[in-house]
Amino acid sequence: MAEKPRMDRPTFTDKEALLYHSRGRPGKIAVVPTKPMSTQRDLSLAYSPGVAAPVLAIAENPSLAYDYTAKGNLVAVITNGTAILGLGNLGALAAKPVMEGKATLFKRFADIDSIDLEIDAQDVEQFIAAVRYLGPSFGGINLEDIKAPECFIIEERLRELMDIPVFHDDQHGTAIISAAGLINALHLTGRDIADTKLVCNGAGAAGIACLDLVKALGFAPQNVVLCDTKGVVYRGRVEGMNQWKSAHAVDTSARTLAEALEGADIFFGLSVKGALTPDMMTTMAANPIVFALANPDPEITPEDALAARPDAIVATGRSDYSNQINNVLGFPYIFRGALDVRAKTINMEMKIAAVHALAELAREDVPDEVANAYQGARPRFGRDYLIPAPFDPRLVSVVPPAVARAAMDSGVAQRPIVDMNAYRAELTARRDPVAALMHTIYDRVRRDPKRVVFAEGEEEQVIRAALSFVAQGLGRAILVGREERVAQTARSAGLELGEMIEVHNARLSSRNGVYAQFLFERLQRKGFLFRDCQRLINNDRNHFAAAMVAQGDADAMVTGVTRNFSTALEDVRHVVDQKPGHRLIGASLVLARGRIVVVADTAITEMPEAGELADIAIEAAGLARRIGLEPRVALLAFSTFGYPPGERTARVHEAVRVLDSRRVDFEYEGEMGADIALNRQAMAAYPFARLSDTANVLVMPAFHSAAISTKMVQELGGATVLGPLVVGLDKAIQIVQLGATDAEIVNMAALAAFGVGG
Ligand SMILES: NC(=O)C1=CN([C@@H]2O[C@H](COP(=O)(O)OP(=O)(O)OC[C@H]3O[C@@H](n4cnc5c(N)ncnc54)[C@H](OP(=O)(O)O)[C@@H]3O)[C@@H](O)[C@H]2O)C=CC1
Ligand SMILES: CC(=O)C(=O)O
Ligand SMILES: [Mg+2]
Repeated sequence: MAEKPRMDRPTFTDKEALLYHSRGRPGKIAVVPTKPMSTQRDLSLAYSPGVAAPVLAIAENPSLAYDYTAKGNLVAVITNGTAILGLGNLGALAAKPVMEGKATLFKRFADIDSIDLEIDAQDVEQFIAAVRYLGPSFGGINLEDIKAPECFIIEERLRELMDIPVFHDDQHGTAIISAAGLINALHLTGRDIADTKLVCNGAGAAGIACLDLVKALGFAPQNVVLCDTKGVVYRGRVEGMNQWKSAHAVDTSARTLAEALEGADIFFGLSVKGALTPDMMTTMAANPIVFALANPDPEITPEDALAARPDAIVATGRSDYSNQINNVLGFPYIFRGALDVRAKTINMEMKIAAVHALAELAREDVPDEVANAYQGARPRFGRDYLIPAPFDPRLVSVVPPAVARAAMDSGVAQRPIVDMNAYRAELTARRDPVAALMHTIYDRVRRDPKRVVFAEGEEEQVIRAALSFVAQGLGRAILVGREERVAQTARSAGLELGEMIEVHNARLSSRNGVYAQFLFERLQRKGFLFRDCQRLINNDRNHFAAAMVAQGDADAMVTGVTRNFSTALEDVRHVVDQKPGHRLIGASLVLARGRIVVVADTAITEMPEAGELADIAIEAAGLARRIGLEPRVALLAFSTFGYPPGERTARVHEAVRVLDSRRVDFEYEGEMGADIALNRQAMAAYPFARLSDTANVLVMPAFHSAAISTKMVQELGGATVLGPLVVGLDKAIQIVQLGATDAEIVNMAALAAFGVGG
């Protein structure tokens, strides 16, 4: 018999889940050293005797622990396993897969190192005693899956006893995400928070904290009803009560969940699988909001909920349905913000800041880069997209700054952030090495905005890119295309073209005649008649757009989405020459392990001769300087300084001599292997080599080796490759890769506007 998938959705089986955990090294985490440990010297530095120096420094000044140890970026995920998800009290050991999972999520989403600690102590005092002395090891404590009411006492006491943030994620993380989703659901259904009625099923860690937070946000206490295994928590009830439930008790005649739900607007489920039946939903108000958040299986499945009430907005805690309301959207980013300002605690102000940051992010347009995280389906704010999805890469640059700012404003930040923009850029860089470089380039373009023509203006991703270009303050955008087509594509994508976007129809343009004449003057001796030139301007957007730039009607151009690189370049070359005294090359920027390396020629000259290689080196060095690198050029070959010899190598060797004769103003060396060029230790074997450090510009012996190696590092090494960039053209024109995303097009437009090509 086939194994039954979990729930009714065939996403994975229990067997697959077990295999996932057991395959390779069992479990989900391992510890990775951050310092070299390969020589006797490394050993002496890392351990005895070298380690004594930081020991003594920290003993004298404890805050130096943040400089000399991993403390500042290390969070412990601690549990006793008394409320593992919605599975109940299964003990500390059984909780380990969940806690390893949380530790992994800290790393994956916010680059926080995390370790799970399962404490086999169900007694409150024993548990507190086991945790309270761990403060020196960590920057923060994430308590997890500890049942109520013990969790409230544990968290409160540990917050008093420890001088680092202590945060019970099932309480506050859940409350923050639920509240963000709720704000958006209220917004969509046009409800006023002051008179909306909410019923919460589950009066444990998550339920109580959610109610505390929604009341802090404006829900009226009499409109909020709490239920648990005994039914409604009404005023005067004695059975199964505690002080935390009492705080939310209301005067009501309702005694069961079904009764409480009559006329209610919202159901919050923080209890167990199946606690809400379709029948109970029938009496809820119009457009009911149902957050069935029990894990792993919700109080009601979205299928059943929508069958009972097609007008419902439904969310669960699961990743295999839309609207995943799960604290994974919160804890990585809340801790990131808190750690980065060395917050003493995580207070209500920080939580509310996270709520609003998350709610607002869901209402923003979703760029391509993010759409990829949603497996291609571009979500738009609405009933099925109330809240960002966990893989939304914007989260890390949006939520931590909001949390950090709130910590600073509420006086709990011990190391305030001085430059919030730089902090945001740093966060963005954590997720994407391209981002840091692009941040600088965007900044420069913003200071000197440009008019950029997007040649393929009828394509949806190009329209998105143009809008994003304008929205980011980079300048004006010109879309080349038929007005009605552009408008129709924009409309069906839900995009609004603003005033900063011009649409130019090549055929109807008043400049059409001027461009055709200009082109004719260039091409008349190359076999083109006037009417050929007229046709090229009328019908070919690359020719028209390039003519706009050539004639000064635009500052820069970007193309390539619908045509391959060489065809697009050929079109452009009909209209624009190379810069006098320069060579046209293709150069790619390879970003990996914190390094940026320029690789050339990745697009134009197939098998360069020595003089041509020297030209390529000069152009590539110029590009490096423009993006802020002091060039150290390595001319690469399969051999290093003459060994082993070969005809191809001789050409590279000769190129170095040519550079010698040209007295260039940058460091260069060759011929050498890529390992020598990029590895300091390997280069040390050649003490006569004239590079002061590892190379940041690699001149490849031929086009094919350049193209192959950049693609290989991208696929095998996880490097990010930007380009090829066109370097050495007389005008600012760049060509993206076929089918580029809107984010890639904006990057290229910004690079063109910045003048990366020289
Ligand atoms: N989506 C998300 O991000 C998150 C979801 N959760 C989910 O919320 C649930 C509760 O977690 P947590 O608060 O940590 O656990 P707790 O053990 O602290 O609390 C559980 C609560 O649920 C109540 N309960 C249990 N069964 C029922 C039932 N049939 N009807 C009504 N109430 C019931 C209990 O009632 P009583 O007090 O009477 O025992 C108790 O109040 C879990 O399913 C968990 O997975 C939690 C955190 C995050
Ligand atoms: C998501 C989570 O923390 C829970 O269900 O307990
Ligand atoms: Mg939990």
